[in-house]
Amino acid sequence: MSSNTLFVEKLGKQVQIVFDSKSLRIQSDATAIVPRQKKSKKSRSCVCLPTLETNDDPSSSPASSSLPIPHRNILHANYNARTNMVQLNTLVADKPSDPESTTQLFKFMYTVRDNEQEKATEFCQNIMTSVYQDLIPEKRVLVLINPFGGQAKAKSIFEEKVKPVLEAAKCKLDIQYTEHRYHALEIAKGLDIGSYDTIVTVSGDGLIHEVINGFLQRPDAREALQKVALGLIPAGTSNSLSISMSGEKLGFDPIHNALQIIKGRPLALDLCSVTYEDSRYFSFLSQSFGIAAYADLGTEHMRWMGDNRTVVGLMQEIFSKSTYQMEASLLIAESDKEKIKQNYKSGLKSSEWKSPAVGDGAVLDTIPPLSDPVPENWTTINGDVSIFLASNVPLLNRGMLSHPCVSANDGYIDLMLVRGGKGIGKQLSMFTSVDTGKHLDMDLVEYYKVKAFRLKPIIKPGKSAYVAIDGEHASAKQFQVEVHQALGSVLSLNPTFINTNVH
Ligand SMILES: Nc1ncnc2c1ncn2[C@@H]1O[C@H](COP(=O)(O)OP(=O)(O)OP(=O)(O)O)[C@@H](O)[C@H]1O
Repeated sequence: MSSNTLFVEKLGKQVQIVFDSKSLRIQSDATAIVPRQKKSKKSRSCVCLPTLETNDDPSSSPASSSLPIPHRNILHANYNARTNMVQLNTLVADKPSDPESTTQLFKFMYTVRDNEQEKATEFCQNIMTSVYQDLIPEKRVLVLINPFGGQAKAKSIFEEKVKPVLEAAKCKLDIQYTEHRYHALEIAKGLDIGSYDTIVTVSGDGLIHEVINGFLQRPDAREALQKVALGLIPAGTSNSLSISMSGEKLGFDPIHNALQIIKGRPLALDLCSVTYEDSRYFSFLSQSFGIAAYADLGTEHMRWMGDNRTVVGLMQEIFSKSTYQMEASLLIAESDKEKIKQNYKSGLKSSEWKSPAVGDGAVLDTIPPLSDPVPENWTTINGDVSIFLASNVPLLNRGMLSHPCVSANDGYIDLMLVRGGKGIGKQLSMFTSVDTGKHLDMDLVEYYKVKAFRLKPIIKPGKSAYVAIDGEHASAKQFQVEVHQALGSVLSLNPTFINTNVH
C-alpha cells in the first residue's frame, strides 16, 4: 500500500494525516491535546501527543514528523458528514520503544476541507480495511463483570479503563453484572451464539472457568466454542491465563487486554475434561494435588495478602514436611525433560496461528470410563508426593513459572511431579527457582507431557487432602482427566503463550 495523505484543518490551521502500510502519522497538529484518563473525579490533567519532531511544513517528508501510530493501535477511523469531521481513535504508547509499554486512548478530530468530503470518506474506509483486514471490526461483545472479583475492583477497571477503549473501537457492548455463583455459567449455557462475536469476562479465573463450562454443557458445545471466542479483562488476583498470554506486566494491564479483544485473533486452547464417579466438567488451567493444592485452597483465610498467600501456604507445607499419598496412572506422551524442552523451543520457532478444532455437538471422552481398569499402556505411580501439579498454562501465578514447556494447543497436559521425602532444603531451592522455570533442571522435579491421567487421593488418618481444579476446591475422591486439543479459544494478539526462555 502506498502512503495516503489527507489534508484537514484544526482551529484554522492545516494538519496533514499520513497513512501507510505500517502506521498513521499526524503532522503539524501542535494542539493534539487530549484529556488523560481520569485518576480521580477531581483531577483532569492533559497530555500532549508524543512527537518525534514538530514540523510546521505540511508538504515536508512524513518521516520527519509526529510519532507513528502502528496499525495495531488504530481502533477506528470515521468521516462524519453531519459534522464534516474525521475522527481517528487510537492507542498511543507512553514509551514507544518499549514493546511492553502502557498505552493511552487518544481521539483526534479534524475538519475536512471543502470539496474533500469524498476523499475523507475513502481515506477512513481505507484505514479501517487495512487495520482490521480479516478481523471483525466493531465487534458485538457480551461483557460479564463479577462485581466482587479481584477485591471488588472489576467494576471500576471496566468502567474507567476498558469501556472507553471498546467504545472508541465502536464495539457494541452488552454489559451484565454476575449476581451469584454460576451466573456466568448459566449465561454462557443459554447464550444466543449468533448475537455475539465474543464473551468477555472482567474477573479472575473463576468466571472464565464458568463460561467455558457453560458452553460445554450446551448440546452445541463445539459450535458455541468456535463461534464466540473468549475475551479476557484481568480483574482477579492471579489471572493465570492472562499472564500466560501476555506476561506478568501486560497480563494485568486492562488497556492491553481491551486491545486484545478488539484486534486479537482466536488463539486455540487445549481444554481438559475432569470426570468423577458422579460428575464431569471442564478445566482450562490446572489440576493439583499435594502441597500446591493446599497453598491454593488451605489459605483462603489469607486472601487479604493477594497472591502472596500461596507462597506463605507453600512455606508452611515445606517446613512441616507435608506429603500426600496417592495412586496415579498416566498416559504419558513424553517423559524425557530434554526432549520436552527441545520440542517446546522448536514449536515456538515455527509458531503459526492454529485454528480452534472444528466439529459439532457435545465433547466426548476417548479414554475408558473411570469404572474400567486402568489401560495397560498407562504408567502407574503409587506413594507419597509433595507436588502433583498438571497444567495447561505456563504461569499459574505471578512468579510461578511452574510449567515452562506448556504450549497453548499442543494437545498435551504438562505434569510437574515431586515425590515425597525430598527434604526441606531441596524443596526450598526448587521454589526459589520456579520464577524462572529453572526448577525443571533439578533432579527432584519430574516433568511429563501426558494425554490423560487418573488420580486417587489416599487420605491419611487425621489429615486433610486437597484437590484443586482451576484453583478451586474439588472433591478429594478418585477422578480422571483427558485433554481435548484446541477445543477452546481466547482472543489474543500473539499466536502462542509467552516465550518462557527455556534453555
Ligand atoms: N455476584 C456474585 N456473588 C457471589 N459470587 C460471585 C458473584 N459473581 C461471581 N461470583 C463467583 O466468584 C467466584 C470468583 O470469581 P473471580 O474468579 O472473578 O474472582 P477472584 O476470585 O477474585 O479471582 P481469582 O480466582 O483470580 O482470585 C466465581 O467462581 C464466581 O462464581
